[in-house]
Amino acid sequence: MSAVQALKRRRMLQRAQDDRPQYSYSDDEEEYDDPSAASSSTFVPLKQRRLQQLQHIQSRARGSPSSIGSPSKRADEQDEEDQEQHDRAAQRPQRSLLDEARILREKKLAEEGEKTQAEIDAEEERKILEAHAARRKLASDMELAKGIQHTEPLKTSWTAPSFIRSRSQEENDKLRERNHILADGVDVPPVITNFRDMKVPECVIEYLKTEKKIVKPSPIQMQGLPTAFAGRDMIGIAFTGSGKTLAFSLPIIMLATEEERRLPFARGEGPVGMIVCPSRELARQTFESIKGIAEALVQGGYPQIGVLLCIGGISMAEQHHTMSKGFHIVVATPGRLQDMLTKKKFTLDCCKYLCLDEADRMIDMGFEEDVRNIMGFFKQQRQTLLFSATMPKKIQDFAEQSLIRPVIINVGRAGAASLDIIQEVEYVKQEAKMVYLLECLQKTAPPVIIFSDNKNEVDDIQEYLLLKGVEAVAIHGSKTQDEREYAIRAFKSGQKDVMVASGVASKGLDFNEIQHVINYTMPKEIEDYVHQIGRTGRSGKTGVATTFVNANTQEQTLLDLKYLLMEAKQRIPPFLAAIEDPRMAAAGGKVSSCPVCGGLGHSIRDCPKLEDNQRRQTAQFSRGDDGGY
Ligand SMILES: Nc1ncnc2c1ncn2[C@@H]1O[C@H](COP(=O)(O)OP(=O)(O)OP(=O)(O)O)[C@@H](O)[C@H]1O
Repeated sequence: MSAVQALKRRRMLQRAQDDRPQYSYSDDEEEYDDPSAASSSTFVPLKQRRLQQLQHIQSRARGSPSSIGSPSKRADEQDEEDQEQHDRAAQRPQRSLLDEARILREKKLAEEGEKTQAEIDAEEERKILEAHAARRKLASDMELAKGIQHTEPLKTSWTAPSFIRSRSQEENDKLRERNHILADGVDVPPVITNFRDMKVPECVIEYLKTEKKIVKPSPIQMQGLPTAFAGRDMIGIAFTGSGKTLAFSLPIIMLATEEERRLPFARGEGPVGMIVCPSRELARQTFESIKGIAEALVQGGYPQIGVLLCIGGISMAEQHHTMSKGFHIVVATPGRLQDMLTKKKFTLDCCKYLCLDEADRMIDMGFEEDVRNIMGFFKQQRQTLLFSATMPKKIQDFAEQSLIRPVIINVGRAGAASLDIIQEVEYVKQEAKMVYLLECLQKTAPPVIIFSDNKNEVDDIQEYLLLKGVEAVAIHGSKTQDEREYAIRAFKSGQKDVMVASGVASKGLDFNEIQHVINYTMPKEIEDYVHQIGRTGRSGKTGVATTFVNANTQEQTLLDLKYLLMEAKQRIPPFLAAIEDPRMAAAGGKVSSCPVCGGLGHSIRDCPKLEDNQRRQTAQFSRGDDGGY
């Protein structure tokens, strides 16, 4: 290109540039402005600036309305408009896109169903609960597959004495009220306040009185025993140490005795009833309690009934010996029981009574599948009983799905602590716990149980106590069966003053008159706390529970604890009293319990049990803690 051509081209480009409209970009408004509104920083070519100046001078000289750069608008009008736009922008609320999206979503939801935030929350919680309950349905696969549906409860020969049958509804209600019993269901059998009127054999009444110091049925027994004797399916919910074991053991023993009397069991026959427990220790304890009553019956001239303990860790020879004679009752943990049934060691062809003790815990521990399979081995209609100290809604749902016209018996709120326990909560720094523990042991005489949820900590505490001359045993999931049994025996017999235990040992075990329970660590789930402190304050006696909390304890757990103390009318330490419940204002000053775990300090959305279930199942299986083999 020649120099002349280059010059021409530059001029052409310059002209094209001069003719192009000028735009400015404003950060505030995110829009392109008309040149008339150009800011001082806007570039305006010389040619155009001269033209604008000329127009301006001419218009001033004529005094006619004109504007610079815009034929239609005056400068002051433009200024006003700019100011207005600026004001509008300033007035616009400063919201993030997320806020905007949420507001739009809420607006849409509100338009659809005119729902308030509280209604939306309630709906969400209901969905979580439904999903939770559906996942935990317990009906046996075989029953579901065959579509077996029984509509009537099992018939038994037991009836209440006529003077009790003739009681009016009001009289029964009054008795229930007096004993704090809530009973729900169709045709609920009457409350019976003494064993004699329940037609319990005299030798058993005598045995309970002399050997067990039991003279009068506890509330759960007053309503539970007549219900079970009448053949009704039931759900029993009562606080720890309230005598649930007798409420399901006595009916199975009476059923077995009646069957044996009618037609003696031959070799290989049986069982007629089964009790399934979540842990070996609990199964053994129930087994021993049944054996005691069975012995008393033999002493009283009744036939001998065979009881089989079906748990892992015991010799098959012992089991074979019982089975070789024909047996009536099986007390089992789910894993070993399923194994025996699968291997056809015995059948459930004539079994008509099934009790799931600590049913809720069994499901939590991952035994749901085993329990479902076990139910599939039943060949005829059975009576089903579920017992637990805590009873979340999922079990009520199960009742609707799998039990026949069940009677739901509640003594106290599900998940509430026993009122016979003095609960003390103390703030103890992590590093000061061990030393303070020694001081704390002075509060009462032995026996004392110390709980920690960490097995290494259990070992450390035992070691420390032994060094300090305290007679202590330890029990946790990594101990062998022999070690566990030795520890329980030594502690129960009074040889050892202190038992240090992980949660495994806490649930359902009945030790004699524990004076003091120390929770070295506050359990994350309030349900575990209730079970742990429930090792004391049993069968109407008072006990003390001390719980250490500190900065490591989650606020939600502390809130659960605070409500539980308030419910049981216990002293609330100032640091707990100071914790406020964020839900309180929205709930109008009254909060309801979590339908999954019964905790009062959180909603189902924040339930630690839901998030912990999976973890706990995996951990327990890998440790082989409970129930299995
Ligand atoms: N009617 C009664 N009167 C007095 N003591 C009783 C009565 N029934 C049972 N007991 C005693 O109370 C103690 C606790 O009973 P049990 O183990 O059945 O309680 P539980 O409700 O199953 O407790 P947990 O939920 O902790 O398993 C036992 O030592 C038992 O002998």
